[in-house]
Amino acid sequence: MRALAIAPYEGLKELIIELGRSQDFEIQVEVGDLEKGVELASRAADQGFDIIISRGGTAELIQKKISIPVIEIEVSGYDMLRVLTLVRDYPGKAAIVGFPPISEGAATVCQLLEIDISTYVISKEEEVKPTLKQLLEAGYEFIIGDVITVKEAENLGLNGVLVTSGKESILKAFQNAKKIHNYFSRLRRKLSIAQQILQEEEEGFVVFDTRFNIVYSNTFFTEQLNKTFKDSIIIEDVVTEIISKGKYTSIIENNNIFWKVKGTKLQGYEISLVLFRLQRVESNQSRLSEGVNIIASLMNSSPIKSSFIKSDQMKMVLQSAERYSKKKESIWISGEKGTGKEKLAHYIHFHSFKGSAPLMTVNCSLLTVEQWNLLLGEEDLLASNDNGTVFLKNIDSISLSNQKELMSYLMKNKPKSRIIVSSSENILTLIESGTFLYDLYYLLAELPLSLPPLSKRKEDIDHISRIFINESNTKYGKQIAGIRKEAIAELEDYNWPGNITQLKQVINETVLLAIGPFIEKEDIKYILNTKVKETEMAHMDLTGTLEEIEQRIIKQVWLEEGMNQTKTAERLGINRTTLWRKLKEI
Ligand SMILES: Nc1ncnc2c1ncn2[C@@H]1O[C@H](COP(=O)(O)OP(=O)(O)OP(=O)(O)O)[C@@H](O)[C@H]1O
Repeated sequence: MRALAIAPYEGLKELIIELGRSQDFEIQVEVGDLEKGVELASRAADQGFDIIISRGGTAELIQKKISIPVIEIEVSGYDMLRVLTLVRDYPGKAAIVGFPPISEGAATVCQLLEIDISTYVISKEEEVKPTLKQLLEAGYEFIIGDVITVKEAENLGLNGVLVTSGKESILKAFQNAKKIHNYFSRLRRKLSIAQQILQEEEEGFVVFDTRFNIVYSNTFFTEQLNKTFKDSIIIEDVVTEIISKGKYTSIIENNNIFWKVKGTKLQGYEISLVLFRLQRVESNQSRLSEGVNIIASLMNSSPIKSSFIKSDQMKMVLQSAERYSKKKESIWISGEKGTGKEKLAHYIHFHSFKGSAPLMTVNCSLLTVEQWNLLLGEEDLLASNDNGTVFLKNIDSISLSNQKELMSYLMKNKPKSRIIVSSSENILTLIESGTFLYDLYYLLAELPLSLPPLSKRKEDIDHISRIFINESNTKYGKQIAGIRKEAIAELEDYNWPGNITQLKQVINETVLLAIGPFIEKEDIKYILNTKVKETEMAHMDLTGTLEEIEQRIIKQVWLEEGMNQTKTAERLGINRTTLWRKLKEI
């Protein structure tokens, strides 16, 4: 053990050195009172000292400012006895002024020995001067006390008598120092073992205090996970939530690797601490990231701009979505392909009480059997984002056996995360035909939302197109300043079987092709008549007889023209009677 003694007065230094010679530890002694003492002590840890020994106010100050243990040389009964014996025969009035260890000890000794010396207790350094001034005015001449009191008394012209520490007090401090050192050594050893174990782990550990500062983290966390963690969750919100509720689970992603995050409150410290443990999700067999996507809470980059929505139908959907976002029940979003179901799921998540944790999207139509097993089986991923949202996209595309598995999983595990699902097929038809489980639908569709096709919300085409122009400008470095009214009318005239996804594609193409600063009606017409037709043709179902294919084409054009027979006949180059006859056959 190496000890540094900070002696508030010169004489103490000599005594410590003398007594230290016969000790089995190394001791170095410096002289320094109060702030000077703290300054000397602050370098102790760097110089390899294990413990500090000091006295009175200086010891107290050092203890507050540095982290290595500080042992106090206490004022003993012998010390008091010695000084009182010395002053009892002094001519003139004497008083004892000091902090409780000195003043209380003195009072007891005075009482026992029937010495008539008054005692004044002070609790703060600032009280010393006024107390001494009062005593001076009251005719006192001698002041007995600690270093601070004596110095101050002498400054005021009084006679100061220092209560010095005797041999016994110093030897007792040495003994205490050894005991404390042994205790700390054992503790440090345990701590270093625990730390080494944590450092070896390929898992992240991080501890935050209530002011959201990191008080501990292992190397693995610092080097590999710190950034993703901070980008993925809102630490302030999550730490506050854990302190009030106790537990937290969510999932984050870093370079296609998923990490389960578990947060717990640590008990037994003077301030609340929150521990996060980050465990890797093992997915050797398959690349989970192909079907599962994690969106961090801080990445809500392109939310639905609700002020851009003009159609009453869509406004009502958004109002319900906002209301639902505050509830715990599962939400089922239905709507044709490309109507914005995923966008709406994001909107709900970021408006909800679960918004401080990530949004985990599982695209059911992309999942392989192994990935499905990973989600519900070994890794139990669906239940690992309890504080966030799980979005099961295209739920209508999962097989009956997977539906059954999901159903029993949900019944058994009851995940606490918010669940949102989306489907584009008419689910009631699927239930009727026996390809979708009635029970699963009712379990997940506690709060249903239905998105209208774009053809039923044409008022929104204008504003949404402008959002897409802006996006395409950024993407391709173009400077399109706007879109002509006539061009918008052209867009509104179209039927949009591919909904918003298709509108986005059309705007994208138009922006790429446009030459002038504005998108003109002709630009839109050209794209709609060529590109769109091409892709529609490419996706056309050519099975069946010629008659059946013809029927499908007629129906498609008729729908695209808003069931207007004159326009349909014109486009197909047939007369209205023929069209009417053919439509009747469909
Ligand atoms: N209100 C909106 N404002 C701007 N862009 C939107 C809006 N709604 C949807 N989009 C965009 O339209 C496209 C389709 O949206 P989304 O993927 O949410 O639809 P979906 O119904 O989930 O599609 P699918 O059924 O094909 O999976 C996306 O590129 C999305 O960003």
